Amino acid sequence: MEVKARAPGKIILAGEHAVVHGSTAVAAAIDLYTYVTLRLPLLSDENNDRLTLQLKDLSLEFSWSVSRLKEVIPCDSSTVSPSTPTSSSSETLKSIAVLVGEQNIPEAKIWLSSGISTFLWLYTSILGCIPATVIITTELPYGSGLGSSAAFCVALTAALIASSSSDKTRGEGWSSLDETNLELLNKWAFEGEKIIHGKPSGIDNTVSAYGNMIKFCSGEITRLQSNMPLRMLITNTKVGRNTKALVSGVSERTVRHPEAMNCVFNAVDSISKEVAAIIQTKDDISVTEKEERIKELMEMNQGLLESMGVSHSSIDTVIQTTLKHKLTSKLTGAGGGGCVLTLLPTRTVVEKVVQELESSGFQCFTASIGGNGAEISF
Ligand SMILES: Nc1ncnc2c1ncn2[C@@H]1O[C@H](COP(=O)(O)OP(=O)(O)OP(=O)(O)O)[C@@H](O)[C@H]1O
Ligand SMILES: C[C@@](O)(CCO)CC(=O)[O-]
Ligand SMILES: [Mg+2]
Repeated sequence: MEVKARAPGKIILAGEHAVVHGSTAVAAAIDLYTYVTLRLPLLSDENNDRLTLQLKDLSLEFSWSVSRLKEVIPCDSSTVSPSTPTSSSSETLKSIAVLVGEQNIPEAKIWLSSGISTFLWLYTSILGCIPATVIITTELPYGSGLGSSAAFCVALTAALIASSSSDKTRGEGWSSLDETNLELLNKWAFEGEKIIHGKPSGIDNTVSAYGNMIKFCSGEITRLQSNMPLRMLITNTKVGRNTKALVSGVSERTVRHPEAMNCVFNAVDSISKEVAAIIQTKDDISVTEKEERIKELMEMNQGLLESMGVSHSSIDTVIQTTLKHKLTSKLTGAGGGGCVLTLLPTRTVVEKVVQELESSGFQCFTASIGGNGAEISF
């Protein structure tokens, strides 16, 4: 039996980091996906007793015998509960770390450890210790602010849930999951994100699961209906960073300066709400006026992200370069490097600014905003 799933990456238009502390944020799915193929062997296939994970883009393969998994991870009916998402215990994560450690991950790719631990945890919690081959490919840059971790958790969970569903209607191409399974998938993916991010807000897995554009505050999701064209240039600074460390840095600053940081988070909350309102408004305001307002709010949001300590000199370079072309930019996702968003007002000619950014060693691309969420295919 084979099932395929895919889940999109995302951009955060406003509110990253502050959303972890209860502020509103606005995010949209983009048309760059992580793909998962799950192959379960037939019962008659006696030779297959391994769980294998192939990360195709990185030409890496990890494999565990089912007996080794059973030795280390509790895999009985009390721990395998596909329809009731649970949090990973620290003992289970310690056991999983042993299994990951046995795989000799190349030192240069050691950042994959959290992803592989998450894979083992989601897989064994939803399907148990059974053999399979799981193949993963992605169009998203790893650890760059476009939600690679969430797309990975969502696509993997979608494939796992779909494989255990009784309704395996063969269809043409991709189809979405029903509301109940989407909700279930989103809960599991959030538990996976916890292993990678430490303390995620849940916005990344939610927008990856549901797609479109959302306003998100303390787990409450509002789907947004955009009433304006929204074009963004995405620039990858290629400076590596890790969301978990950046999120915990903001929390530490909040412990040191609670009052000041709460003012920052409140300001971000207002900015995100205003961004959402502008995108949705049907009032008689010209597109140019809407773009001007969003531009200013992005500039303010970037200033507040700087005061949280999550910007980076490479991000400043992108901001200064785009400013020379009268364009406004802000970091997106966790910052510290990673990707930067530049608003492209209607009729902007991007060639020159892209040329200048790429000559500084950055990578630019545009992505379609607000597309589909998680999908499966049999
Ligand atoms: N396709 C994948 N296969 C395996 N692991 C992955 C994959 N995609 C992401 N990961 C895991 O997620 C980690 C990156 O997550 P991180 O949250 O730091 O960045 P991001 O999700 O790309 O950015 P952001 O959280 O700011 O949107 C990687 O180090 C890896 O452990
Ligand atoms: C930095 C952060 O706000 C967004 C990462 O894309 C973390 C989170 O919300 O989980
Ligand atoms: Mg992430």
